[in-house]
Amino acid sequence: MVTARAPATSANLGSGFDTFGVALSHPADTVSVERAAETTIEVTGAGADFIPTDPEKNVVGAVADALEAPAHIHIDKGVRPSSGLGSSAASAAAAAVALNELYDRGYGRHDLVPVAAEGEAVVSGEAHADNVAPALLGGFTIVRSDDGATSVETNLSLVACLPEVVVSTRDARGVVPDSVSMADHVETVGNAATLTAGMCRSDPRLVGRGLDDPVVTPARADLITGYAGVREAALAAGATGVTVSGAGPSVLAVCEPGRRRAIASAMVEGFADAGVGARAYQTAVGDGTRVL
Ligand SMILES: Nc1ncnc2c1ncn2[C@@H]1O[C@H](COP(=O)(O)OP(=O)(O)O)[C@@H](O)[C@H]1O
Ligand SMILES: N[C@@H](CCOP(=O)(O)O)C(=O)O
Repeated sequence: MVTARAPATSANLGSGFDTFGVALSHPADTVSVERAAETTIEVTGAGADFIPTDPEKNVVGAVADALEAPAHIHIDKGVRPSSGLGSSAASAAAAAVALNELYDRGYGRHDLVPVAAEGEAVVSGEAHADNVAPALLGGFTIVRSDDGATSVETNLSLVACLPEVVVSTRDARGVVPDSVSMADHVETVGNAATLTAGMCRSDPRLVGRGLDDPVVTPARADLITGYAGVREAALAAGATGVTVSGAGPSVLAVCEPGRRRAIASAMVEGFADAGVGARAYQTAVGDGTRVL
């Protein structure tokens, strides 16, 4: 048996739609695999009742197919599904690493990015890699359709606040505008470049400024009850920037070390003011998938 732990991730980071992502130090999924004649799946943990065990419908089934590595796969969910925290990607990344080792396939981490992305296609309709890349590689990652993924180590404090509402990635992709104005394009490039410089310098002020996004985030914020109040509360508590995590409903705040506790409380209270229960993870940019 081989067991791997893969972290939650936060994709987009505002200005990097379908491009940027970070690995979170926690929460995480744990996946154990054993050789079998055909793939079977068992799921326990957070939101397990909402996750299919049919290999055609679970991301790990697609990963096992892509690696030609049939197995009994046990997924212990630490990352709630439809959270905006890369729940499906955590399972896909952990399964890719564990099956690669179980069957001695010899793929490197970068080779496994498109393999794990095949799993994402099962749930969102597209093999987007902005969650599986940071889940596999760790740190801050940039994915390009023609060029794989680039990863940068960074040291950054984060709060991810998960409300008790569900936003499916598939639905949230439906509200993304088809086109952008030149003014919004110029602003987005400036923000994305600022964010990248901030990641390279582990500078929460630059990263926070670079989270701003005039295009995708405003459209998606409407899907998250209480978003505007939660954002204001986090900024008032010291966050250097706030955005929707992935496709939502989680909200991500960047901050200086030492501010996480106050920001986490403010965000949970912000959701409570809108009548929505929530929990906050005081977390940080962390490592990628590891074999346990
Ligand atoms: N192993 C898995 N882990 C989590 N969700 C899965 C898995 N396999 C299939 N799914 C389905 O994927 C959807 C959640 O994925 P997604 O919307 O990408 O979540 P997140 O926003 O946390 O990344 C749910 O419909 C869930 O049933
Ligand atoms: N780029 C994708 C990221 C989805 O992330 P998830 O964690 O919500 O699955 C998108 O924005 O659709």
